[in-house]
Amino acid sequence: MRILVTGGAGYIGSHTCKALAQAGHTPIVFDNLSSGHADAVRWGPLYIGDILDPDALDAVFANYRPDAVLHFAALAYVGESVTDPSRYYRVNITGTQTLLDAMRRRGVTRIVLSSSCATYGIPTVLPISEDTPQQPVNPYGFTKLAIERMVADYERAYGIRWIALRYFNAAGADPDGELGERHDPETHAIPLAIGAALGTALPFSVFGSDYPTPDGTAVRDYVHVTDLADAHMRAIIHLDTCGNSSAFNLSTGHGTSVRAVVSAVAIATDLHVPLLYSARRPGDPPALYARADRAAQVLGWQPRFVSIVPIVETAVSWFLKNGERKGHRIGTPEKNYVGNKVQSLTRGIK
Ligand SMILES: O=c1ccn([C@@H]2O[C@H](COP(=O)(O)OP(=O)(O)O[C@H]3O[C@H](CO)[C@H](O)[C@H](O)[C@H]3O)[C@@H](O)[C@H]2O)c(=O)[nH]1
Repeated sequence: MRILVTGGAGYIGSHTCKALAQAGHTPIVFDNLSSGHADAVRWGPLYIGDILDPDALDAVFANYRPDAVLHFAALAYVGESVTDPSRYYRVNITGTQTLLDAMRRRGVTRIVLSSSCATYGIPTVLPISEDTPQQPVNPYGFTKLAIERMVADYERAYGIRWIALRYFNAAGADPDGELGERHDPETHAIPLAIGAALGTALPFSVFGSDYPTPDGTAVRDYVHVTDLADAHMRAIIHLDTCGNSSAFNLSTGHGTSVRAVVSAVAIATDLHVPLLYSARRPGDPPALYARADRAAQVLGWQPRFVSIVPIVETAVSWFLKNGERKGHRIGTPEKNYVGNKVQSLTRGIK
């Protein structure tokens, strides 16, 4: 199949393009490179365009005649969505609608969408299932819920079939070392903790140690990016074989605390992770982890990575291999900042 991949120069999109190409499909990347990287597009053509631009979308559909669409292009910082909701509503909701309307004009009827655990808000029951009420607590989560509703309406009215994949915390890097996580600015826990250990970033700030969780730090479900890529492949095949439209959690079922992430980084790097304890980050739920039974039953999907250390190890390999070349200076352990407020794992964390 020829698959149009919006946001294919980004973190999850690029890993998925590699998986598509390895399975014999042709990924056609459509990306405005606002946060993606042209050098991550290696498995098919790159068309530089914006999902808010109907002419650019018409051109890429006309030139490449894709059979289906994988839609990753979006803004995805929860905190930024609170301070600048306008951009989130425009890019995520209007952008998705512009894309769906372009599909209608070209008669393309299959789409796999990136949704999020953020659509659940703060769940009262854990683990989350797809039937858990979706009550987002920030604009980002609301935009993802809105696009799930939008595709369902487009299916009823226009026959566009869809799969919404609700990612939990995407993590890790291509085990072959060809791709990894490169955000600017970087806000995610694992790359920041690795940077702190390697001395390329400030000490790692633990956002909140007074949560009602076993060790007091927030719990998330970290799912490996290559497992997410595999789920997209399965979703496309499901739609191609006339499977029903549906939403699926993509998660491991395991909750991992921020402390456990820091421990995993210390193990994977064999370095101390300098720490600071700070206040909770506004909008962060205490715990999010989920069952992915529906993806197992319907798509036959099982994550290959289920524990945090091997996930972090792939990310560390990527950082060590690519830090210099990508402009992130790899420091030495001796250069790690050690100040009064900084604690390291070997001194124990409280
Ligand atoms: O410097 C940091 C960064 C993060 N955290 C903590 O680590 C956990 C994970 O944080 P990330 O920033 O790595 O990930 P998020 O859970 O905030 O974000 C993920 O889930 C969001 C939905 O909730 C969006 O989908 C987003 O794109 C996706 O990366 C959170 O408890 C956070 O408070 C820290 O303690 N210190």
